Amino acid sequence: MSNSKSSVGIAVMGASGRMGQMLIETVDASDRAHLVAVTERPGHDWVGADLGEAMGGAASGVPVVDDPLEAIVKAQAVIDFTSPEATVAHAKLTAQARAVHVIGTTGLSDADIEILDACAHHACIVRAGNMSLGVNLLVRLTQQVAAALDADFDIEVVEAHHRHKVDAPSGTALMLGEAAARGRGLELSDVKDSGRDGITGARKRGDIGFSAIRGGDVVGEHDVIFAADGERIVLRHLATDRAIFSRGALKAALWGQGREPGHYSMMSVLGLA
Ligand SMILES: NC(=O)C1=CN([C@@H]2O[C@H](COP(=O)(O)OP(=O)(O)OC[C@H]3O[C@@H](n4cnc5c(N)ncnc54)[C@H](O)[C@@H]3O)[C@@H](O)[C@H]2O)C=CC1
Ligand SMILES: O=C(O)C1=N[C@H](C(=O)O)C[C@H](O)C1
Repeated sequence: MSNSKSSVGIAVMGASGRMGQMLIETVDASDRAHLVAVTERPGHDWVGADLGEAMGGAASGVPVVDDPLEAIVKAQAVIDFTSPEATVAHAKLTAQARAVHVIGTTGLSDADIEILDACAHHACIVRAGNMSLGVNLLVRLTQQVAAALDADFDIEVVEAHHRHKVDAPSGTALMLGEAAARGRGLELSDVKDSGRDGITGARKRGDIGFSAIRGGDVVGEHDVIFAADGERIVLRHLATDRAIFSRGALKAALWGQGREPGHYSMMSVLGLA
């Protein structure tokens, strides 16, 4: 853990979560950042405990708190992989504190995103449904392939995740679908077809379809299928380790330091914009 003058102080929201724990490990291993605060939701077992002890190790001196403001005022960057409701509440506070807010939370509604847009007038927000280099590159490739092919190629996005995931389609699947629509000069909302069940009728030409599989401990798998008569192109990303997401999030937190307020994506952070 680094704590030098140039090291960036990070608050991790949702410390006990799958991503929360991975983020804490990533920050601890970094020589460019250090952990200053962590939160959990009110009523969670970890609240009031020492973080190190709650994680089953030695005392770390960092208490788990349930007041987000208490954490945010200590931090230069806040990393947030929690729930839509919590993330929107946190954004109002990071905007006031002018802290960089890195948001990995998925399942945000259009209304939630409008609030984040407003908060981004005051602070730097970096938000992406997937923080990995591989997926962001796949987003770029998906747009290029979609632009090169006409609607004789049906586009389907298929994703698989662990049994605990609460939102569908995944944030990544939506990023890929948006990229495919963009490649065709369309808005995803005009061509999105998800949740097929029953007598759906034949597939509509030009639609972009979504299917979600949930089970076991799958970290995250995404296929973008371009299916025509006689041939198919499949672009695929397989995540096998959540560290790809936490490393991306930390990179975004560092990238955001001194950055103008705005609502940025990982494309900017990774130089793919
Ligand atoms: N953008 C990306 O690269 C990735 C995004 N995600 C997204 O991150 C989110 C979290 O995923 P997981 O870690 O798997 O879920 P999880 O359920 O394991 O963790 C969420 C944590 O947030 C905590 N939490 C909820 N409300 C809170 C509040 N008000 N204050 C503080 N903590 C609060 C929960 O108690 C829980 O510990 C999901 O939306 C998921 O889709 C997950 C992986 C990668
Ligand atoms: O919930 C998850 O686990 C993941 N969520 C993100 C998503 O919704 O795409 C990113 C990754 O696939 C893991």
